[in-house]
Amino acid sequence: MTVETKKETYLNYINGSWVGSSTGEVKPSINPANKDEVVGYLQMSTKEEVDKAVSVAKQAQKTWKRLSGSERGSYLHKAANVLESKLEEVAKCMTLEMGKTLPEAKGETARGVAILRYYAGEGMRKVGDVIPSTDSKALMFTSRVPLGVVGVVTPWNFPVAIPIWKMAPALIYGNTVVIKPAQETAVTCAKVIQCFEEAGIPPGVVNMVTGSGSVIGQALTDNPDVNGITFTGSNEVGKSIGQGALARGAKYQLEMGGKNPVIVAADADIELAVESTISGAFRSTGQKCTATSRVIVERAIYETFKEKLVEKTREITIGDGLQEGIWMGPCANEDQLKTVLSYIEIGKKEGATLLAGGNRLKGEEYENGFFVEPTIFENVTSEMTIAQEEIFGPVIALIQVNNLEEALQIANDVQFGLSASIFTSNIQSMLSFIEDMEAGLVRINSESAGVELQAPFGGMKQSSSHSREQGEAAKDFFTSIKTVFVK
Ligand SMILES: NC(=O)C1=CN([C@@H]2O[C@H](COP(=O)(O)OP(=O)(O)OC[C@H]3O[C@@H](n4cnc5c(N)ncnc54)[C@H](O)[C@@H]3O)[C@@H](O)[C@H]2O)C=CC1
Ligand SMILES: O=C(O)CCC(=O)C(=O)O
Repeated sequence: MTVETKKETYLNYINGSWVGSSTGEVKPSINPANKDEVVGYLQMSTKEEVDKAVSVAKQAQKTWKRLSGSERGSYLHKAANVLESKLEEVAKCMTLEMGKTLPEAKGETARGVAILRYYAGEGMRKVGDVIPSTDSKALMFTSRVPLGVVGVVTPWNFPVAIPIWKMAPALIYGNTVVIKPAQETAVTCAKVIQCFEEAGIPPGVVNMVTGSGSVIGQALTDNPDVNGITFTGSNEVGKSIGQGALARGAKYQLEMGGKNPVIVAADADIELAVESTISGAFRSTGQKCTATSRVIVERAIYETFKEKLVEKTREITIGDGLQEGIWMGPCANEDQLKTVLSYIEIGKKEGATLLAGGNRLKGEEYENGFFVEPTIFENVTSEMTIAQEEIFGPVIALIQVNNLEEALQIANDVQFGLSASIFTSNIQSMLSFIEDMEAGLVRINSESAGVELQAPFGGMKQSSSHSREQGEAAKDFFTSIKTVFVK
């Protein structure tokens, strides 16, 4: 397939205008399937440019919050329609920038459209309750008010869905936004911002500033006029943003890592468990915070499950995600590839047995990209590094157990608690899992990845700041409750 690539320079979007950074410095966003291909150039901006964006967002919020919910919703509806009309273009750009396959990128872009429509509808839904007062002559009720300016710091693994699932609820509840996308996928983000522009969103309501995380993300964290900050990414950066926000009394929301287990019980539908493990672990090259990374299997079916898993894994086609017939693309960037390869080495050194994969792909079609084989280890024990740390790549650790009690104990034996699955046909096993699994998202007979936009999403333990995103839960972060007493 030939793909038209425009090596455009993309600007910051501040106060309704596309503007270059005063630094004059740009950095390329490159295609991880072919590192010689530049997708576009992005501004390396300054703290002052963030401060400018925050200041116009603060000004614009005064008018934006006065619009009715349905008026704000109509802008989101229009942005959804524009994004839908550009679905192919945006999805191709996503594949070019971070490598996920085109069908996955199209699915994600369609999800972005659906999220915008969902939150457009929120503008027409209730924002409070009437609560009986102990004073019979009084009316008491709650209402919700926006936070003000929201800083949005996003990763590269869902370049459309994550920015939209943070910006759309922020906007519908009357906040204005300054987004700092991951540099790897900032061209895709610029295309999303163009959709808001074409929808006629008033100047200053949505702003985008690109550049390095330590400059732009930090400036958003520190700016006293940023009233709330929402982040998805690594634990290290998330915690530093949370501490910065807490220190100055701003609200924050962090979605971070996972080390998500799948338990396969002796009474499981093995074919389903194999298919779902492969999809959960290897789709998007394992670069989802909800990806399956530990597979805990009851001894009675271990060998059968393992054989089928390895056989199906060997069928996976790897390559440029724009090509038809490719099931798994490259790692999103070179650092990510290095991280994955280093964890594979650690796994081998610590005594795990490599069953499949384990190598960077070689040969002409792969040499310019960040391709790694889908990898399966067995003889993994819970204390090994590959069973404890987030790898964020296509690597599975197989752990054999004697019973479900042991499986659950191992499943919970990590610092993370984002998502978890069990494959079983026994209702009691399902109920114990729902009750005892320490994860924000528990899934029965279904893969660990997969988030529905209308349902709360977030983790326990070190996976999040204990807040939830998406669905109605977003209201809790992007608004403050006011309790009103009228007499
Ligand atoms: N939970 C998730 O969905 C994701 C988790 N990760 C994890 O993080 C690891 C590293 O990936 P990275 O891209 O380096 O993630 P990261 O956490 O460094 O980047 C996420 C976002 O934070 C920004 N950022 C970086 N440093 C910052 C700072 N000091 N202050 C404010 N913002 C800052 C980045 O520019 C980006 O927009 C991955 O291997 C994976 O384990 C990465 C992406 C998404
Ligand atoms: O599984 C999904 O669809 C969402 C995963 C996610 O939020 C993430 O990887 O950051």
